[in-house]
Amino acid sequence: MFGKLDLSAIPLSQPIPLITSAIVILIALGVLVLITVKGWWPYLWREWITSVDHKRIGVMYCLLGVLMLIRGFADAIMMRTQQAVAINAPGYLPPEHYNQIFTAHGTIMILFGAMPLVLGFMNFLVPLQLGVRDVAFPTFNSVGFWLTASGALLVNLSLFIGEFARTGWLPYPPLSETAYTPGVGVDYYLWAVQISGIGTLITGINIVTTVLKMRCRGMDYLRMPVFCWTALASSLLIVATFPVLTATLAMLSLDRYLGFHYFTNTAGGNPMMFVNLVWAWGHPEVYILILPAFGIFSEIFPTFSGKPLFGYRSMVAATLFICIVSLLVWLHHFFTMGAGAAVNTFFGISSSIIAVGTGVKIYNWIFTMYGGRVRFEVPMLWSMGFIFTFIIGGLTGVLLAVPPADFITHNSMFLVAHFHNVIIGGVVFGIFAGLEFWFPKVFGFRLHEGWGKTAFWLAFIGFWVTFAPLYILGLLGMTRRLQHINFEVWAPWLYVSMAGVGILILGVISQVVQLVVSIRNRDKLRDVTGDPWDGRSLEWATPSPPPFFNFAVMPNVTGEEAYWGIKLRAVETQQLSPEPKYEPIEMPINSPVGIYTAFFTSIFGFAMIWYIWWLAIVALVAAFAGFVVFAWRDVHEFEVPVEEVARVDRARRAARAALLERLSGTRGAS
Ligand code: HEA
Ligand code: HEM
Ligand SMILES: [Cu+2]
Repeated sequence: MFGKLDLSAIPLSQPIPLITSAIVILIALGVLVLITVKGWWPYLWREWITSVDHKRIGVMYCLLGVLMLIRGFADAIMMRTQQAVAINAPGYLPPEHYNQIFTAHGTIMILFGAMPLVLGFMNFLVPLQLGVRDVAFPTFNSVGFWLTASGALLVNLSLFIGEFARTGWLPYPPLSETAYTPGVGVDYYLWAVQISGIGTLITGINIVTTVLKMRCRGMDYLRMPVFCWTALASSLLIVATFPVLTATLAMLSLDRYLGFHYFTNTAGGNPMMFVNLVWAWGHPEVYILILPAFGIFSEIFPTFSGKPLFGYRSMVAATLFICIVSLLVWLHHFFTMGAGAAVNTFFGISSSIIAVGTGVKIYNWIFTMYGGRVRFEVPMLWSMGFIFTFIIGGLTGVLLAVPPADFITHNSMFLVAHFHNVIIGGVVFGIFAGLEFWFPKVFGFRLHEGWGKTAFWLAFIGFWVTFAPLYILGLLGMTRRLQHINFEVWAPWLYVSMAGVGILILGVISQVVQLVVSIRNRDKLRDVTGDPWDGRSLEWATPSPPPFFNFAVMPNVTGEEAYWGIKLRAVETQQLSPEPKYEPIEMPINSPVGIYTAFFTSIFGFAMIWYIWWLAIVALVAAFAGFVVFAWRDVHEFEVPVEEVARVDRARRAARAALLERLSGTRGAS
């Protein structure tokens, strides 16, 4: 009846997962009770859960991402502590638990932390920056988000019921085959990643279509903000490579569930096929994350330097160059697995060439600051911290791309240091820069500056204290994924690294304090103009927060930096453009299709993991039927009356007039 599921799945004999589970369940119950007591359900259901508004979906993606970053950080603290106390001793984590932790940490951080944040930024920003009212497929967008949330739910469920994979964040066969990992851990991985992967693909399709088909009048390709270009490049990579991941995991599932032999040496299978296929997705995946982060920096540097971006066209070219070349380097992850000198040379050179595209970008950002009136506000601090940190992480990447050097550093702590260096210094710093920068746009008030700066400096210093020792450890011969350590010489560096995590914890706390302090002082920090940073792209032309229809009248763009042009003209002529003729607007209505489909795919995934076949069939049919029934609508739009459009836009114009006065006073028409 319940397949493999019985009471032994609950980790009663393991205090750490048991206590963590209890705490998480209590917090979750507390939140649910609070929402119920306060009577917030109807509001949440109407305005968020069933919303098809790209801004709301973007915010929910970011919320999911931040929660998962904290979850992944908890894993990181446990690993660093274990490696500092398990020197010639067993430490406090049994080996099989440690293996689950690094697997969960890697999977969660990349697929459920960084990915949702990046997708959230793309969702929120792309339509606003292109001057349109939503993405191409708003209802589908909601399905994409909820499928990602469904995957995240399954990964976290493995903490309470059963176990997670112990294979590393990419489950290489033969270890991941049933013969060597018989439990449900790998199955949790497979279904969680499979379901969320489909969600990601949906968002990728949506963004590509939006950018190609939905730009406002005058928004030519070469007038789009660089963020939109990076979102396009990243989404093209999603569309090209996520199906490869889906196919690869489906093949591994067939091996595990039906005894196929795709990746076993018996009966003609080949584990190297998995390694090739998974990296054909896995390598582009890290560029899917970094490209939008590059886009965020490309918005922030010009804004806080008071200058247009240096080399706009070379930035676009470099983005597309990185997008294409990143598809041709996957083999650098397994130089040591016997490809031969000629093949290794090809992939070594193609990997190093990426440094050229990245270098172009770095020089462009530096030249943007050069000669500008640089304002060292919080988003700018994260961006400058990024340049310093990322260059070093990138350069160690180029070292790894030299096959003979990689034979020494492969799978060592040097590698672990490299990728945290680029992921934290690039993607995570980019996310924090973006959160600080666009927070006032989303919520209508700024974040507290003092706490923001404190958080930045703690994160920056904490990062280096945690990860610089790992480079040294790598060169001293320490390999990755060690549950305990037998060499005393490594001990001092492991202690330093653990102290670094202590600093990072303070950084995370400062970030939380910043949020709380800002919410309490929101009236003082309120942004009434919609343009708190003196921005340059169209999202700053809307009020903060933007109305659900974004623009009362669709903008007409006449050059690069669309909003900067509008502002310049207004300051020069000392007046806003005359009031337009308002018309009613058609907007898509909300739909429960996303949450409904995801609810049943979660049950489906759970049933597959535990071999509860009848439930899997019922849930799959329900998910599909629900998707068809709810997505199939006769009426899918409603009309916003012209009075409402006019009322919202007149309020915006009044705030603009005040802004115009301020701008003319401070800098004339410069
Ligand atoms: C956001 C994520 C991200 C980014 C941006 C990068 C960027 C790069 N990575 Fe990294 N990498 C990872 C995430 C990332 N990597 C992960 C997660 C792994 C490990 C996965 C695992 O095994 O679990 C990994 C592993 C990895 C390997 C495998 C090593 C091994 O397993 O033994 C290699 C080898 O070639 C490599 C190379 C590179 C290179 C050449 C770049 C380049 O793109 C860097 C380019 C940037 C610069 C060089 C700096 C700026 C440039 C200049 C200032 C111009 C001047 C410089 C020169 C001319 C050199 N990476
Ligand atoms: C915030 C601070 C972080 C710390 C202290 C940290 C620490 C660690 C540690 C100790 C490991 C295991 C190293 C080993 O193999 O022995 C690890 C692995 C890993 N981390 Fe992090 N990490 C952090 C953030 C991140 C982030 C933000 C990401 C990605 C977005 C990430 C992605 C990964 C990946 C992919 C692995 C490899 C997992 C595997 O071996 O399968 N980490 N990290
Ligand atoms: Cu790679």
